[in-house]
Amino acid sequence: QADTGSEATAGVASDAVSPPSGYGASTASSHIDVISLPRLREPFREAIPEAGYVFVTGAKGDEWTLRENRRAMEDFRIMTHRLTGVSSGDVDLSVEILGERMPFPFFVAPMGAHRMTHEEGEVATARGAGMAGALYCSSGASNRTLEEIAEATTGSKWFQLYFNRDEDVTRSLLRRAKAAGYSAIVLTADALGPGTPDDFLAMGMPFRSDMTFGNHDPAKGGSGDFFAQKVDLTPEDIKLIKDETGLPVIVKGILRPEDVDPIIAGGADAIQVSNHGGRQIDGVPGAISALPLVARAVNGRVPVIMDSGIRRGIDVIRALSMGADCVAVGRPVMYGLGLGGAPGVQSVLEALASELRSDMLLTGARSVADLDPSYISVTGPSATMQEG
Ligand SMILES: Cc1cc2nc3c(=O)[nH]c(=O)nc-3n(C[C@H](O)[C@H](O)[C@H](O)COP(=O)(O)O)c2cc1C
Ligand SMILES: CCCCCCC(=O)C(=O)O
Repeated sequence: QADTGSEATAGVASDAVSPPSGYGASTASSHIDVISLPRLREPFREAIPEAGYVFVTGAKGDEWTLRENRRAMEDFRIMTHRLTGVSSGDVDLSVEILGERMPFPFFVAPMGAHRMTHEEGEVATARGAGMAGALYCSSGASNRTLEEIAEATTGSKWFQLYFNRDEDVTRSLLRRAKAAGYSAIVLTADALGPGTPDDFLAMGMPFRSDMTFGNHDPAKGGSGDFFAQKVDLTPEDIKLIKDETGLPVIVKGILRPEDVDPIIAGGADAIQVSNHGGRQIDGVPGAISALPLVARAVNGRVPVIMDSGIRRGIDVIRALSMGADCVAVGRPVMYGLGLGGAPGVQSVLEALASELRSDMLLTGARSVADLDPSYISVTGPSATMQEG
């Protein structure tokens, strides 16, 4: 375990889970200066225990996919339009996905175990997302309960399901998510459990000793074992989610165009192109490289969401031009959480929105609906992939 025994109680918010373990997670609660999202990674390292930093920032195996998520962005060159008459007041970043109006075309990706970063856990992240007006996707591996998280955010919210082998547990999670006001269910299809970066394994998987999975806590209405995940998922499993909730279902973790038809036939209402930020299997392509192929297979039947590697306004433009309707942001939100708690999360999301706004202006696009493949020239390995 990473617990050092040092005291870390000062400044812990009143609704933080107690007692603090001495692990030393951040208790920060202030806005932060954001030059850019990638520049927050080093200060984040200073702000939280090394175990949390390694768990959040690391990825599977040699971390090739983690790096490729960023490198492949360079294969998508922005082809700017000039003298288009667009002014900053004209730029419209809003989108509507599955009935949710979003002020900008990105939201907070589902991520578990926020108490490895901040004492308040997901409650702070969700509050910060709401402060920025962003949709918060609550992870099935949250340390806080889905009800606590729902109460904390003032924005829209989706619930990410780790389908449990025990059907009663899965149904109970779904009923609770619906009752708490989540408006869509994200079925994660590409994960076996926690990310296991080599450096984290070498440290002995030092999760904090008082870490629990809030949604499975019997004292808080939960049941079952988070680790008892159903791995043999098929498109048939989408039906159970829809029958239990009546909510739209997003299937997350798709990279291969051939997977699209059976998943849509199974009832999916959206497809999320993702490689889980490189955390589950190494060697799969950068998510941005897979996006155009998957979007072509979807062919407008349902919305397409993309995540993994989004760090810049121009990355959002790349993804939206290549067929995504919106994107999700992962690790940088955790940087904001560690550095500033809820206001830090707000700072990160607003900084990305501001960068996107000026990038849109300089791209010559008035609204995200204007973005199409004509704004991109594809080169390098990603271009080779498109040729098949
Ligand atoms: C610390 C951490 C925990 C994560 N936990 C989950 C999770 O519980 N469920 C899930 O579907 N994805 C999870 N993810 C993956 C994210 O939803 C997302 O796919 C990924 O972070 C996107 O890549 P990015 O970090 O490069 O933006 C996690 C990612 C991180 C970094
Ligand atoms: C033991 C906590 C696991 C939380 C996150 C799971 C996941 O999807 C990932 O780490 O990646």
